[in-house]
This record gives sequence, C-alpha cells and structure tokens, in this order.
Amino acid sequence: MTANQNHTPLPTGNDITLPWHLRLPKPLEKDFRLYFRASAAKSTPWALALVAFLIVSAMFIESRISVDVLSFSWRSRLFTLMLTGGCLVLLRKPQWRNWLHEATLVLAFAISLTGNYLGVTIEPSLSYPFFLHTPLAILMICILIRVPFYVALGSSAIMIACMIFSLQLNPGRYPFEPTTLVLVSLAFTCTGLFGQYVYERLLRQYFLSEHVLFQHRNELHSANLVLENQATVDGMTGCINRRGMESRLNHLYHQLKQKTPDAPERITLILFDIDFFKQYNDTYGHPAGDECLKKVASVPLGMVQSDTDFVARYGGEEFVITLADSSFNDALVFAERMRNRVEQLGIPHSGSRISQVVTISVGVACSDSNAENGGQLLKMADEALYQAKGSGRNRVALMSNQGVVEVLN
Ligand SMILES: Nc1nc2c(ncn2[C@@H]2O[C@H](COP(=O)(O)OP(=O)(O)OP(=O)(O)O)[C@@H](O)[C@H]2O)c(=O)[nH]1
Repeated sequence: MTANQNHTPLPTGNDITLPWHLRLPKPLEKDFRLYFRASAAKSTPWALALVAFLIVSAMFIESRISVDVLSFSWRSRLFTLMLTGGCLVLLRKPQWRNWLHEATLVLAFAISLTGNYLGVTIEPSLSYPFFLHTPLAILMICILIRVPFYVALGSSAIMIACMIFSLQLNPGRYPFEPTTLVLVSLAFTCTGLFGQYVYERLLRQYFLSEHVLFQHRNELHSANLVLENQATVDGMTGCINRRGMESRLNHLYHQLKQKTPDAPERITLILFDIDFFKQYNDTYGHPAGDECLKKVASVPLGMVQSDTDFVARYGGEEFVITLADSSFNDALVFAERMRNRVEQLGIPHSGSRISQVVTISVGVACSDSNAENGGQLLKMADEALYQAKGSGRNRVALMSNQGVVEVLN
C-alpha cells in the first residue's frame, strides 16, 4: 500500500450522486423498497389517524354549514372512515405492512372514485365538495401516506383522468368551472408529487450512505479477522503462534480466576519438544526439518476437538496444547496417545540417539496445582518436560498438584 493510499478517506456514501430518475442498482433497489416500506410504516398510522380526524372535522363543518350537504356526504365520509380504520387495524400486524402501499392506493382510489361518482350523480349545487375528494386523495397519497414516487405519479394521473372523465360526462351541469377544479387538482398533484420526490430522494440518499457505510464496516471487519488470523497463526504448521497462545491462555486464566459463567473448570497444559531435532536438521537439512515439524504438528492438531482447546507453536520445535475442562487424567491419556502417534508416524531419524524414528518428550501441568497464571503453568510444564528429557526422552512427565514431577514409564 502506498503512502497516498493510506490517506485516502473512506467513502461515506454521501458523495454518491443519485440519478434524477431515482433508480439504484438492482440489488440495492430491492433492499431499498423494503427499507422504504419500513420507514413509511412508521408514519402511516399517524397519517391515517390524521385522515380520520380530517374526515370527522369535515363532517362537523358540513353539518354546521348545510345539513343538505351532510345528508348526501355522510355515506362517502363513513365509507372512507371505515376504510381508514380498516387500514389502521391491518397495519398493526407486521405481516400486513407488506401490503401498506397497495392498501394506501386502494384507499385513495376508493375515496376519489366515490367522490367523483357522487359528484356527477347528485344535485349540481351540492357536487362541489365531492369533487374535492380527488385532490384530497392525491394529497393523502403524496404527503400523508408515503408511497414510492412513481406509484404516486401514476395513481395521481389516473385519478385526475377519472375526474376529467366524470366532468366530461355531464358538461354544463356544474355551478362552477370544471377547468378550475381540474387546475386546482393539478396544483395539489404537483405540490404533493414534488414533496414525495424530495422525500424519496432524501431517503434514498440516506439509505445509500448507510448501505455504503455498512458495507465498509463489513469489509473492515473481514480484513481485521484476516489480519488477526495472520498475526496469531503460525504460517508453517497452522498452529497458533506464541503471541496468540499467550493471549488465549491469559484469557482462559482470567476466566478461571474470575469464575465467569463460561470459565473452564481447570486448564491443563501439555508442552512437547522433538527429540534431537538439531541432529535431524543436521542430517536431513533444514527443508526436511520443516516438513518434519509440519507432520509432527498435524498429530495434536488432529486430536484437539473442543473449541476452547488449541495447539500452539511455542518455539522452534516446541509445541503447547492447552486443554480446558479436561481432567488431569484425560490430559495425561491425551499426552501419551500423542507421543505414541508421533512415534507411529515413523519419520526416519538416524541422528537420534534413542530411536530410529522421530520422537517427542512431553511435560504436563494442570491449573489445579498452585499455578497462579499462564506463565507459571508453562514453567511447571517445562520443568516436567525437562525431567522427561532427563529420563531418556520419548516419554511423558507430569507436574503433580503437589509440585512433584513424575515421569511415566
Ligand atoms: N527446520 C527447522 N528447524 C528449526 C526451526 N526452528 C528451530 N529449529 C531448529 O531446532 C533445533 C533445536 O535444537 P535444540 O534446542 O538443541 O534441541 P534438540 O536438538 O531437539 O535437543 P533436545 O531437545 O535436547 O532433544 C535447532 O537446531 C533449530 O535450528 C524451524 O522452523 N525449522
């Protein structure tokens, strides 16, 4: 990475410009629809409640101005109120929210069509309030109840077309200029649609910036995981490296001491070292030594099963196996079986003074002894390993809980 790249700021998503026609790339567009519905669902109950309030207020005002108008209008008002109430009830259930926009459109069409129908069928002098249903429905779609811009655009156009058609059916029947009514509706439509366009655009921009940030967070997280893995894994054997081992062991010990809910009951540490490895390198060469290390490491790696247990490369040809929760006896069985399996690999070692094949010496220590921390536990296992070496190699020695080293066999 160059110095220049190091200083490139992460994109925030705010610098991404949206095309005027509001479309996002296909996969994002699908996510955005869900996001749009969820955000519209939050405001819709309040919007519907407001619509209900407006209708009740309109009925109240009508009753004060002219009882004649109310005697015609109450049916359509009640119908609208029932639909609005029905929508409110449906929206309480999350699964019905998927139908939010469809329900909104049906509601708006119902209001507009009943208004237009009544407008052309009742007394001309009373028809005016009913034609106002159409602009009200358009306003409702566009401002109160959020539907996607293109849906609002299409449905508003259809509603206005219906209105013009109704007015054309009975020319000269109305006490006012139909063109004025259409123009008023068009003005409502344009205002509403403009608001809807701005709202949707802002929402898209916000969604996009959130999405981009989210993606970057994910990428950073994955990169961190890779780096963390690279920093704590030994590239040659695949074991955890010394640094990783120390941090994991300290963590386990911390849990043990603090008695956290997921703390292990005890920690057993198995330290082993390949016998006469210097001679192996001298006899077969360093690359062959590397191959030997890989084969030997594969034995404990294949034996460890629990997620909390792990194999680490402690030094050049020294390895540590940490077992959490195993009993001391089980750990000894593990150690002995591992020693035996390495011997069974049958890797020729003519430089060894104790065998024809590669062997290991093993030291075992357990936290049930007086070890206060991971470092002390390692020291105890090392003392046991030293004794295993001193007692002829290719064997297991343990540091007993009383602090005495015992060599097996
Ligand atoms: N091939 C190879 N050799 C390594 C690596 N790391 C350490 N060694 C070698 O491992 C050898 C360790 O030698 P010593 O510490 O004397 O141990 P030893 O010969 O096994 O003797 P004992 O442990 O007493 O049996 C050294 O010769 C190191 O060069 C490695 O990554 N690859």
